[in-house]
Amino acid sequence: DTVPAPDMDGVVAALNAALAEGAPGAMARYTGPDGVRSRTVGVRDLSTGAPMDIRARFRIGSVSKTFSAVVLLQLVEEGRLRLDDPVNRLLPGLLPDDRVTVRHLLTHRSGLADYTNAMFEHTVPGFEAVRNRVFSYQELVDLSLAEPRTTEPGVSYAYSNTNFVVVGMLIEKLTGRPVADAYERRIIKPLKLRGTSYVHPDTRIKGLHVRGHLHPDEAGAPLVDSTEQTVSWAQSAGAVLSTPADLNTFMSALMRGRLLSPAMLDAMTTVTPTDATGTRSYGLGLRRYELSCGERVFGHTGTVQGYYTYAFATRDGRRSLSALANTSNHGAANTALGRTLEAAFCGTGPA
Ligand SMILES: CC1(C)S[C@@H]2[C@H](NC(=O)CCCC[C@H](NC(=O)C[NH3+])C(=O)[O-])C(=O)N2[C@H]1C(=O)[O-]
Repeated sequence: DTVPAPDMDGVVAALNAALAEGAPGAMARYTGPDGVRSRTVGVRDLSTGAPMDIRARFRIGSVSKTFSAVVLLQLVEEGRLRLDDPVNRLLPGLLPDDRVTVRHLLTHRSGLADYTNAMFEHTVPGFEAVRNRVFSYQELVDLSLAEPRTTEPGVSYAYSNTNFVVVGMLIEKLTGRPVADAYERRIIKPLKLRGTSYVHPDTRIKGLHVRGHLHPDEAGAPLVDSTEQTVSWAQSAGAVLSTPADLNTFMSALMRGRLLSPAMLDAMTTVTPTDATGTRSYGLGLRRYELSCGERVFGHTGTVQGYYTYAFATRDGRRSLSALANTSNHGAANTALGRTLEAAFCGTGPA
């Protein structure tokens, strides 16, 4: 069956709108039945003026949560744990509430507070205070538990990085290995994601990469180069490095059933609305966006200092789009970048 051709003029317009909102550069890669289309605008490095490059690696932020969810769901399929197991049965004594389950973590319904709200209340000082720090998972969980729960377990959706820090703890407890090994063995190698890696706590992005440029809170203040950081404040919730091509491969392979069984993929893509309009929903470590043309795309977004990312695919995996702007803490740039989804998946403009 035919699919609408991507409106690549619309994609470029969205990328340019992100630049107009202060991103030094932006790029998008569309993969569909009739091939790949890439567009880049602006620069990947503000200081050298090096142009944005579709091959370049960058920090994907919370798109990492979908990598972590895939690994944990594979462990569920292998019988190592069950979605409705209490977390405390697997990690005795970790949480103050035995009712919090693995499913609550993956659906952001655990009630565990997100420690990054306080950590990054003041954007640049908060970032500078942690950019070279190495946290243990336990330290991050302790930061969360120092704050009140946001909901009774299972009652409502409240996005929290803490959930996917605990997912990382579960992966390491069950496999006896660092999460890096699980990403490598279960996702990166099988899918040949040559531009994807998990290097925590190394602060460098090796090879051709995009530099991140963080907007300070003070209007008009110069951008802060935020490229080098440990991302130890996020780890399994946000520290993966990747490229547009690899993210399209990953999200398409996921939707095509190459990583999870059909039943588990159905569970992962079974969503509950997260906004009043019902166009934004969340499943198991996976967002679903319902676009104006009725197309429903699955994937994740990412916000890490200096980098906005969108990585989505259609449910059949036949079409995917990844988009990156190398700034953050500037919502208008993020909203502009997000318009690449409508152009790519609904557009009927010139292909
Ligand atoms: C839910 C989100 C948006 S936040 C969550 C995670 N990113 C973070 O938790 C980092 C938050 C601070 C980032 C920083 N902002 C500030 O410091 C503001 N004071 C900036 O913009 O660079 C990620 O990635 N997720 C996004 C997601 O899933 O889309």
